[in-house]
Amino acid sequence: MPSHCVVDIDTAPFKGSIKLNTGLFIDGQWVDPVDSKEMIDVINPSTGKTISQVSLGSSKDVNIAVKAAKMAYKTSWGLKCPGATRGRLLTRLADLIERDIDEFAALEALNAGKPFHIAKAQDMAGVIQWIRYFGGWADKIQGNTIETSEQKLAYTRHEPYGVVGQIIPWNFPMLMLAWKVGPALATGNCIVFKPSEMTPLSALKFADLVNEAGFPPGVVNLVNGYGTTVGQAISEHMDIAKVAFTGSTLVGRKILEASARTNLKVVTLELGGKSPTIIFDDCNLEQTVKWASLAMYSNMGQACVAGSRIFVQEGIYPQFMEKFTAIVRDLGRATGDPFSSTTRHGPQVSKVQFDRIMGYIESGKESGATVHLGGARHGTEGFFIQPTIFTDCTPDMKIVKEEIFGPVAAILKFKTEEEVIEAANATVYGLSSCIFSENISRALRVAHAIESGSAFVNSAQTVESSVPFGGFKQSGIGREHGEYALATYTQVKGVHVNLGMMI
Ligand SMILES: NC(=O)C1=CN([C@@H]2O[C@H](COP(=O)(O)OP(=O)(O)OC[C@H]3O[C@@H](n4cnc5c(N)ncnc54)[C@H](O)[C@@H]3O)[C@@H](O)[C@H]2O)C=CC1
Ligand code: BAL
Repeated sequence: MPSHCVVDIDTAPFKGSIKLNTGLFIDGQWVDPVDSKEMIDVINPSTGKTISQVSLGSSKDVNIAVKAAKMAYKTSWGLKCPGATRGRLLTRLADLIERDIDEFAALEALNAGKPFHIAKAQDMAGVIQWIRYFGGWADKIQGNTIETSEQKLAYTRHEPYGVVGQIIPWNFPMLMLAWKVGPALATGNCIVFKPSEMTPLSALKFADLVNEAGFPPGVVNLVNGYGTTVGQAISEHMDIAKVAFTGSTLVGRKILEASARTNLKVVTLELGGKSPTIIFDDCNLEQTVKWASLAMYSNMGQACVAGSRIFVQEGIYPQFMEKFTAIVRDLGRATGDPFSSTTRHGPQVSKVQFDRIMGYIESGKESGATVHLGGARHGTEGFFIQPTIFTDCTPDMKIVKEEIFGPVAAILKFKTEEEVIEAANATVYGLSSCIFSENISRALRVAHAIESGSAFVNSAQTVESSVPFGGFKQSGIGREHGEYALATYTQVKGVHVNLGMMI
């Protein structure tokens, strides 16, 4: 029998034992990797200690999973399965996730360090919403008829790709999975997905619910493993027609290269960011400081949309700094055990990420920026970092140019609208932006001028399942969410029907 583990959690918001299969989920069954007994330790970032171990797959396991997915696509899914049935299954899956929401939130808290109440109210609520939303689309995938001549009927069909690969990151293990699985299944594709090797636990539970919901075997397959083995095998596979990836720009490039080297599979990428938060003198300051803090520090700064360059107009700078500092100091006081109801700031996901962020903090200090708040680890165990604010930042500093992916804000002062637009756009990234001004004409003018795939006016990070999300510039290719996501999981066929043309 393939391996499994029992995760015991005894905390105020969650008490219980969660049984997880720790093998690979292929063709509707839990199996061991074909030729490796190697396991990977799954770490609790709050303590640095091992929670359990999961199996490590290889390219051979990816091959088996793709075969199962191809067979399912031909026999029981894709064009063989009515959209209404796909929608019903997705809706049932969402219901099951909702039934087990506490278990999922507990696994996200334990394995990813998210505060339990936030994992439940935001991450998992989002997962359920996204899967339901795409369940609703499944029987509404439509083409068009196109006027040509009386003697011809021309129309389009939006057909699935067949087998798609999905490579999931660790910052939102379940939410990023839902963003990808929802539209892929709604449009009739079969999936081979790889969770992050750092945060696989919630995905293991998810796979069990796929079976319980009644999806035909092979429609959803999970292969745990490292990026350089399983991730690369997915990217290079000749029978995978599309890959969706969220993660670093470095790996995004590798996936594109793998596609170019192999079968020219379609690649959608959701990559890094260095998003600007722009605060004008005429903002609603009380609201703005709260949104700016959320934009920067939610999920411990481990968000691709993190508003990590905060541009403040000079007239409001002192008042902004006073209130913003107070809010971030409060967040610092709410740092700690993800299972405590008062915690709002947990650990970074791993020792590697912790070290990387501390390296950026050192670089900020060395380059002449001032640590206005934080700037050090929190506590003595686990991977906690204090919410940090740097002032006296200049555009050439690494902390201003590079994605830190941690709780580290760089504050920059500006004078004019023209100046801030130019400075905000001076980055290779273009994922998101936040603009704060009570002058709506100005706010919209700036939102339109910033080179980013999303712009939030007087708010931050309020993504919606129905509104497209993705990057300009080096922040990505393609869009997730809404009808735009359906387009990235279907290929359009033009059908020409002769109604009387003679030759
Ligand atoms: N856009 C986002 O939401 C995310 C951005 N990042 C950025 O990336 C930085 C580094 O984090 P990492 O964990 O190293 O990210 P990563 O890009 O290496 O990891 C993301 C996923 O890609 C997989 N992967 C790694 N190498 C691969 C390869 N050669 N082929 C296919 N898949 C591969 C990983 O196993 C994981 O599932 C972070 O500091 C952050 O700046 C990381 C995670 C999410
Ligand atoms: N990667 C999409 C969600 C986020 O990181 O903000």
